[in-house]
Amino acid sequence: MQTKTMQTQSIQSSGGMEKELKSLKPAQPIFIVVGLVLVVFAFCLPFLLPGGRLGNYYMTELLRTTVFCFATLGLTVGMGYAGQISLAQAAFFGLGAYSLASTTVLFGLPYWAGVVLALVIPVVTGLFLGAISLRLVTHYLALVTIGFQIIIQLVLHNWKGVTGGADGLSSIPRPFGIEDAKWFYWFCLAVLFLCILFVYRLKHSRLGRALFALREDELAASVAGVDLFKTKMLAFAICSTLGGIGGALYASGYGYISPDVFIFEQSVTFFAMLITGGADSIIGALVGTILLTWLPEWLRSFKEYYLAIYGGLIIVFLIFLPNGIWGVVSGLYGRLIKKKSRGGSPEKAGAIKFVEGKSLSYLEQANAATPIREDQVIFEVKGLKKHFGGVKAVDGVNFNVKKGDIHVLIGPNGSGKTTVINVLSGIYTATEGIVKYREKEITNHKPHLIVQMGAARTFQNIRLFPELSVIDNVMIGQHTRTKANLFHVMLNSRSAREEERKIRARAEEALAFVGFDNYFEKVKNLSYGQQRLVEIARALAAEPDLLFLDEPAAGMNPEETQELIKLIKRMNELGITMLLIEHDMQLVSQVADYITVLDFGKKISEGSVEQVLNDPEVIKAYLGEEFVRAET
Ligand SMILES: Nc1ncnc2c1ncn2[C@@H]1O[C@H](COP(=O)(O)OP(=O)(O)OP(=O)(O)O)[C@@H](O)[C@H]1O
Repeated sequence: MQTKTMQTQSIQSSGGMEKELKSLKPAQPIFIVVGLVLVVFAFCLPFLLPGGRLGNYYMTELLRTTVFCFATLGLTVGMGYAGQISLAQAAFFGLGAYSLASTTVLFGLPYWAGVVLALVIPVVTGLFLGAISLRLVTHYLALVTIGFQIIIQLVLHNWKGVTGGADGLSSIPRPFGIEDAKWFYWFCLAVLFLCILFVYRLKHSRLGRALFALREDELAASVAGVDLFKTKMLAFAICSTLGGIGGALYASGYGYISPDVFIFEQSVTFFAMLITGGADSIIGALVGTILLTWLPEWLRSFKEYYLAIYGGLIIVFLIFLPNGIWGVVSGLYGRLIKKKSRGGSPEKAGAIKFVEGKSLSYLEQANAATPIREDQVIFEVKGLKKHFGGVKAVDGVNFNVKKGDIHVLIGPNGSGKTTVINVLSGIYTATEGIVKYREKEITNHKPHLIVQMGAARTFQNIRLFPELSVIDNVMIGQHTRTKANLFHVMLNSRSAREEERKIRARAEEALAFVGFDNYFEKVKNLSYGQQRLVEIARALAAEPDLLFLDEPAAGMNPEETQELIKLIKRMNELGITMLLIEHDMQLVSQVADYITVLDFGKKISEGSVEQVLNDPEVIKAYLGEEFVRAET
């Protein structure tokens, strides 16, 4: 008989919630000022350059710097945000350049038709590269992109009918009305400004957070609801598009292109520009591009040594400034701000503190709409097997989880509990068996689809996004509940802004519910217990009706465990069903409605706390006689 009723506490009005909203990032007016000064300075540069032939030379260099900024901006998204290493940016740059040049010079198409192709061809090629390298990470991905770069180089050299071969293509037009060098430079600046605005908006959108989640931890991202395939493709598409735009503008600006510009060395230079400036920052990409474009010019007076000095400086930057120049500047600024706002004593990550009385209005509302039916089964596991070669980690397990229950899986180490949850949450594919969630078969569904249906999880060894702030970590949990797409982000539409406010309000509510308010601290600086809370808050932000908690009390002291018990009960009172793995029998006996016991991958017992704790087979396999004596 289902005895639980949901506590219906007062539901905050959305207006009330909005009033409580705090800003996502501390306002950093100095960066806006720096940005504006740079824009004005860049605009005025043609007037500041020396005249005569030298003026033309500087103008050309200025244009080169500007178009290179597109390529590094693309890498900011692909590598800095999404962590997808690419050593093929010069290839995309070349594809943009040749798409425009070939269509206008060789095939006589209008300029803007060439521009469209210069957008489409790099995107399609980028998506192709993304699709074939989907499962690859770090050096493997880097190797594939190098291979791709070399293929494009060969194509540019040898497909003479379309590329002009080693001679290249000349007389590439500029857009009508802006043929003059100064005007074309300003045109490039305007396009660059729009691209920067887009990349900035992307960073602060649900898509941007998904990219960062992908970079930080793919597995955690997928169980937080991020579709890894779509997100990687998005990263590759944006990276290659921006490279392509830069290439098209380069071709127009110079009027002549040949394959030797779009070579592997140039891809490495783009890579170095990004790393030197700061990989995940827009300003960093710009600073790195400006520095490494002009540095060879400034070092030319050192004659034959200049290349060695140039290379040496890059190595020094990479070794001593791993976050790039802008990483150092913003880090120093951040520390200064922290000191000022906290009277010189930065808040230390300390013991966890739970806050009672807070509610989760969005979950109360959702769950109030679906009242619990008597004995309703929410989750069914039938004949589940998961074998790793000869290891039968799970071997024909059956159990049902009733709606509203706290169902606990116990068993000795290595009995297959985590493997069961990994299969149920989509991380492992089942060797055999059926899993049904709300009467729908979900066996071997991808993790993000299972979260979308309403089943979120936490990990035994906590999997968060360490370089991101607490609030960003939790906001990622809302990914499957929201839908702003690339166009909404680009246009900064009203619906996208409203959705972003909602995401933040819910993330703040989830954090308040678990008793955490240090929003802007990077997760890597938190204590273990605090990270556990943030992980639970991220799962709550996914608006679950079922939670898988894998050993939530692991690493907690007895006081913290008592607080955790209260938290588990409060989540359950919100209507959340739970499937919990736990070794702490104090916790289990205080929260469990039903227990399933595993041993060597098989179910050996199930029932109420009393039934299971008195089952001789469970005592023999898991609890031991000492436990029974201590309990009686
Ligand atoms: N990815 C894997 N590859 C190979 N073997 C695995 C893998 N994951 C788990 N196993 C094996 O499956 C068995 C069950 O492991 P599992 O982690 O599910 O046990 P558990 O009951 O959760 O243990 P614990 O309580 O220590 O967390 C173990 O023998 C383990 O070594």
